Amino acid sequence: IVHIAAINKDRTIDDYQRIYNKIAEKIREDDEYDGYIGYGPVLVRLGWHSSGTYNKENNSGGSYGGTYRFKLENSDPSNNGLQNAAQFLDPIYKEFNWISHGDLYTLGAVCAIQEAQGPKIKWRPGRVDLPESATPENGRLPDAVNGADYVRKFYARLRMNDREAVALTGAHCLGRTHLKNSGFDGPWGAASSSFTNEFFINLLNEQWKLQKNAAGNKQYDSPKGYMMLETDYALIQDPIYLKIVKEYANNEASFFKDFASSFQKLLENGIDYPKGAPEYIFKTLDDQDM
Ligand code: HEM
Ligand SMILES: NC(=O)CCn1cnc2ccccc21
Repeated sequence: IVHIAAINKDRTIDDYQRIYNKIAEKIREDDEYDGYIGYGPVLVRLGWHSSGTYNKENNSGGSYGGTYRFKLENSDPSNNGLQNAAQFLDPIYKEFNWISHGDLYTLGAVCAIQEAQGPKIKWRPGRVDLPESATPENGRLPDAVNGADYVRKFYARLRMNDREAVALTGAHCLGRTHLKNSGFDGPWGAASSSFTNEFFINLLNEQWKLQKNAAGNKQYDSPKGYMMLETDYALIQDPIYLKIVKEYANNEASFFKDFASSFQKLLENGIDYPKGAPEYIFKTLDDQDM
């Protein structure tokens, strides 16, 4: 399967910065969502899940076709809760319906990370809406109850190496787990809406106890009320991952640099960009004194 980015010469960075600003202003405005965590984290998860269906074996899935908009994909149990992100983006799509769904889902995630004081993420437009028939089957997104071998194998399908896998998991500094969405219980207190290397610091510094939660699923809990999934905890069980976790816990700049490149790669998996395709770095609202 080949997906070639469609370059729309009529659209400039100003057009996309306008959409970015609309999303960023709405994140600021709708601040009460999920106990005042806000919409940032769930927008990041939508961008990641719309990209995480990619399979390098046949270049299928991924963000290009915007197939999350179809029932088969948005009703995948792995996507429980992402309806909130889709509803958040609905009015923005109505106002700017010249953008493709794939570009909107990924732009929303880039905006959410940057507005959470995370790194600048390079973003390239050109995804084209594909028909419902192009929707990937359920089951391509990762399960949380697994160890390091599973994590390594899963990320390999997305063409991610060990550093990229650890860096990407660092996005779990944002938001929380919700029993009703995934069957994992998240702490109200520890959930954050700022993008930092805290996930790695917590992993190393907290005492973790494997317990069954109210839904009977295993997760790691700490005395401070933090939690980790088994796939999170795997990053300090595996000696190779552990070394990278320590690096990122001690060097936020290194984490930011690797996250920025890995997240762009995740969002662009499966897409061929023609030579000279435009690549944008959006200004945050703060950068624009807004
Ligand atoms: C082995 C890989 C991964 C597994 C098993 C996993 C699993 C999960 C689970 C179970 C939740 C809770 C969902 C809910 O209950 O609402 C979650 C939340 C989240 N995940 Fe992951 N995840 C993985 C990788 C990633 C990656 C690569 C990113 C982004 C780069 C990411 C970003 C997020 C964010 C931001 C949230 C919070 C969402 C919210 O607060 O609504 N995750 N993840
Ligand atoms: N600070 C916390 O205990 C929550 C951090 N955290 C750990 N694993 C996660 C998975 C998803 C969202 C937040 C997560």
